[in-house]
Amino acid sequence: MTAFEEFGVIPELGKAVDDMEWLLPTDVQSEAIPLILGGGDVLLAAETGSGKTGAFCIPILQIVWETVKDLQDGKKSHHSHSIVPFRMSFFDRGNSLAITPNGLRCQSREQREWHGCRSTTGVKGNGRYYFEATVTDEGLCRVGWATDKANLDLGTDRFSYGFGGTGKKSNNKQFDDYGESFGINDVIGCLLDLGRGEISYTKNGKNLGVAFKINDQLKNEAFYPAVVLKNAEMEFNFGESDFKHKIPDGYIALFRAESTNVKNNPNAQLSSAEEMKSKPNAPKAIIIEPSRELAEQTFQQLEKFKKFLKDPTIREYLLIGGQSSKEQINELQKGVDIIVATPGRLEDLLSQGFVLLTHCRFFVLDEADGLLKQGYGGLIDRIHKQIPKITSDGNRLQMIVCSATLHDFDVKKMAERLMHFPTWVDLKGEDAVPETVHHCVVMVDPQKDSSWKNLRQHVQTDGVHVKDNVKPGINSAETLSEAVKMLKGEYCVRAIREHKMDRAIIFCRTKIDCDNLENYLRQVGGTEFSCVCLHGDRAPNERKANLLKFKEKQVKFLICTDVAARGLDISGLPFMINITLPDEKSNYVHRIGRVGRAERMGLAISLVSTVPEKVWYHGQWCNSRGKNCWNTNLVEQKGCCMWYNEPNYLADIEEHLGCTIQQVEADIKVPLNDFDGKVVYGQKRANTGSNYQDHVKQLKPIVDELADLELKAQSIFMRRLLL
Ligand SMILES: Nc1ncnc2c1ncn2[C@@H]1O[C@H](COP(=O)(O)OP(=O)(O)OP(=O)(O)O)[C@@H](O)[C@H]1O
Repeated sequence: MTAFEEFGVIPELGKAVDDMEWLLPTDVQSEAIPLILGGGDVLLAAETGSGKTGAFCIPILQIVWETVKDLQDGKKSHHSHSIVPFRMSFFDRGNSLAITPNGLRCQSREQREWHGCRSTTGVKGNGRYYFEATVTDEGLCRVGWATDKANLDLGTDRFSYGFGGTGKKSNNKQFDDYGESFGINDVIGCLLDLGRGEISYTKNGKNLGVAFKINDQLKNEAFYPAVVLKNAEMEFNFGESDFKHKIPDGYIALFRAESTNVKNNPNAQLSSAEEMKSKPNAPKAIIIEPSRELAEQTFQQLEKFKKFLKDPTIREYLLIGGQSSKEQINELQKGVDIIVATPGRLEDLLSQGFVLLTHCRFFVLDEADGLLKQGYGGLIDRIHKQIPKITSDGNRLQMIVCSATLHDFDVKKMAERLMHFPTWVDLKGEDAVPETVHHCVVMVDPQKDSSWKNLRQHVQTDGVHVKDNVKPGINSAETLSEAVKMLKGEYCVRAIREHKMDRAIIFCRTKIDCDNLENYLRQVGGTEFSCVCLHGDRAPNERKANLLKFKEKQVKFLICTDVAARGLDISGLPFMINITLPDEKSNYVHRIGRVGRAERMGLAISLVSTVPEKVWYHGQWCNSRGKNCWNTNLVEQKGCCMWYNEPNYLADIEEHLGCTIQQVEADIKVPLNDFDGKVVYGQKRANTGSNYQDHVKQLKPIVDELADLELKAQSIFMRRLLL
């Protein structure tokens, strides 16, 4: 048995994971996999590189595969209940009401709205019928009888009659005192006398008297057991098993009704086999990723995990922008089980009906805080609203939300709004940097370091100061700002040389900064500094090719904007450089988390200007959003520039992480002693696991005591046996 199988993972997936040399689940995986397999909503808040992708992909694949397999094998178990007499119907119910597979227990966790349900079959004629409903979880509930014309909110129109926990009976929205209130563990007997046209109730065996005279116009109608719940749960017994209380004289169990008097609920029969068989373009899981690269990466992981999932095979599909939607629509029509998508294209195809949500039972938001910050909150709400909360085979929608920086107000609000009693898998309780990442800052001070005054060549700057009179000798804020830009190019080269970096990811603030640095590194180092860019202005194919070149070590450096900050997994990457700190503090954690993944060590160096730096800031007011925009006025003057105060950003990041980030000198020598002296960046820590002997010493007295206690317990037990 593989280690993953011990957590409930099926052998087909366990073997695939084993083949990837994942011998043990990571901490987040061992917590999350059983939770997701068990049907829960989960918030995964573990640090970068801790294996969150596997933590949700593996259980989702498992459940989707099992669902598709059941359908293929003809195990339409849930479906068949829709034609089994006297079950609560999976189809004639409100969309937030869950029903157990045996069709005998209903639950709604919706706090604000009522959700109701009717049974698969009802009775007509002149007989007298009885069933019991027990409150199994406190909340608001009403139970009784309804015709098939009634709405599901029992007792609010003239076609249904209900008795509620607050001690009120209701028909046609008229609520009157009746009997007494009831709550958890109370058993309500529901009596229907069709001959006399009367409905009565019992509570724990006590008859509460006639509640309703059935309206004459409904005399020839069939009546169905019905319930409506608000954050409550009820269990039903139609007479298939023993009743808790004696059936009142003259009544029979509903289940024993003469077949000629039993009528199928027409609303429940909508559930034809056709409905169970999902349309080809109705996936069972939707995973949303904030960037194309990340969507592609998650998609590739799914492909690896599903390697041994045969008969049926799982059809995953990558739905991202920058590709022909016509082709995507054709592919979706061929059939899809899991969609990995970027938000824009997904919404496009959803709104045109090319992706159906009818059978979706997993809704995953990877890098959820990032999605919200990019303004996709509304879209997430809209999609969530369209997904049925219970699938047609009776399973509840599961929502999984993931990020290394989930401790964010908006995420918590969203979880409250959309998730169903979610469990936090949160090993640290706050946003944290993995121990495998060494991170430090280098202050770039153009007043102390005047080398910029005599540079023979330097990185092309972003042009915000073209209209300013900046040159050595003019001691203005603009000159210092320009100086910082030049110095940062030099410090970057120095960092590369000092640490003999042969692989690093370098983050710049803007696309133009990326392009300029790319040119400069080529100019300074030629093939020694081979590099490529990844940012939003590069064509999709170039982005893809560049990332591949970097992953396959054909080039040494990947220069990118924050599009690559989150999630990208480049195995064994030893170094990253921040040319400028990110505008968004949570992105610091994500950027530096590109190194120090999967237990390998990594070094992250951030260059921080001591003086204000004027930078581009193209907001919504900028027509071209930066393309060929040369408006160097400040935002306050309707321009596209701002003064960037990096020490403030640094302070924000430090406050967020609750630590002071180590500063190193301008020579960028990182004193290894401050860490543990044995680090080779890009490799696993050399000295892990070597101190087990100390552990043994520490644990010995406790283990001895335990052994002693065990012995005593066993002796007592043996003595008792002999007595
Ligand atoms: N159980 C495991 N054993 C060994 N390696 C693993 C295991 N789980 C994940 N990995 C590896 O760890 C790396 C990081 O995993 P993953 O990309 O899922 O991290 P993450 O938590 O999503 O990080 P981020 O927050 O940056 O997105 C990947 O290279 C993955 O292959």
